[in-house]
Amino acid sequence: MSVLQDIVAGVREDLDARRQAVSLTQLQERAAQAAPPLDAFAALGGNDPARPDLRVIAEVKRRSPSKGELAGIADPAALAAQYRDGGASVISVLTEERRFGGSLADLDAVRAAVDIPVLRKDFTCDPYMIWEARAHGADVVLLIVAALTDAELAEYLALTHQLGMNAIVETHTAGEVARAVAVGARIIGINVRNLKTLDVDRGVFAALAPSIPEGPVVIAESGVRNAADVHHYAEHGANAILVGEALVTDATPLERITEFKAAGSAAIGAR
Ligand SMILES: O=C(O)c1ccccc1NCC(=O)[C@H](O)[C@H](O)COP(=O)(O)O
Repeated sequence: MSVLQDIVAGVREDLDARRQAVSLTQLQERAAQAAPPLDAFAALGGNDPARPDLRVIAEVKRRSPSKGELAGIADPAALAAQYRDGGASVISVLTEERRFGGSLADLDAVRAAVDIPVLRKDFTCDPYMIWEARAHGADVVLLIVAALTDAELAEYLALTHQLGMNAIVETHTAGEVARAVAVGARIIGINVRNLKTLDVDRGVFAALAPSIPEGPVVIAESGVRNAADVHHYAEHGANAILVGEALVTDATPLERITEFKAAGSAAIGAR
């Protein structure tokens, strides 16, 4: 069993428990009462054909299967506020509990703290999780192509759009990029971390990004350590980066985001 399959198996078990506590109908009622979703596609510069500057999706990430404990985040809301003040366009909240130590409580806290789009970052494997994201005020969900059939991907993306939300459709291979494009993804992530082996290969972004046609916002996910990595992703076509570890382990995440935005925007200007 790959790491990804193992994680998804745990997510399904936890999901069954939550479904016993809160029915889909109850979730749908809560989703109807939530504030309307914010437009993450626009926040990531999707409506500007020029896309001249690099956007940052800053992640609240407590633990990871590859690195173990990353940061004792006492106050996810305060961290998210720092991210926003540094110029992040979207806040990502990892809600998976077993391997990442996240929770829907973290999502609630961040949602209440910031007025920019919030991504519920999880291993979406059932429509229930998309309703759950909306009921908790998220604007964006993650759809990992490697974890879904084509039929599931199409169904989940359609539901996401029906709820007025956006999805980051995450890929790691040429075949997955082709599937993301074919399903009509408006935001495509290329994760340089192989979720089956946990290997990080930054070259994956440069290899795959050219195969994405004009239109979708293109995000480089994972492996950002410094401004040079950001420059590398941006010069090879990234409109945005998704950063977790480098921010949660930095004493001054606000300054780090400012630095990453400047490095990426300079690289875009020089393309
Ligand atoms: O981070 C992991 O170890 C991991 C393992 C298995 C599945 C997913 C994993 N991470 C999810 C992510 O994609 C990252 O949290 C995100 O891209 C940020 O990555 P980083 O900046 O390298 O922390």
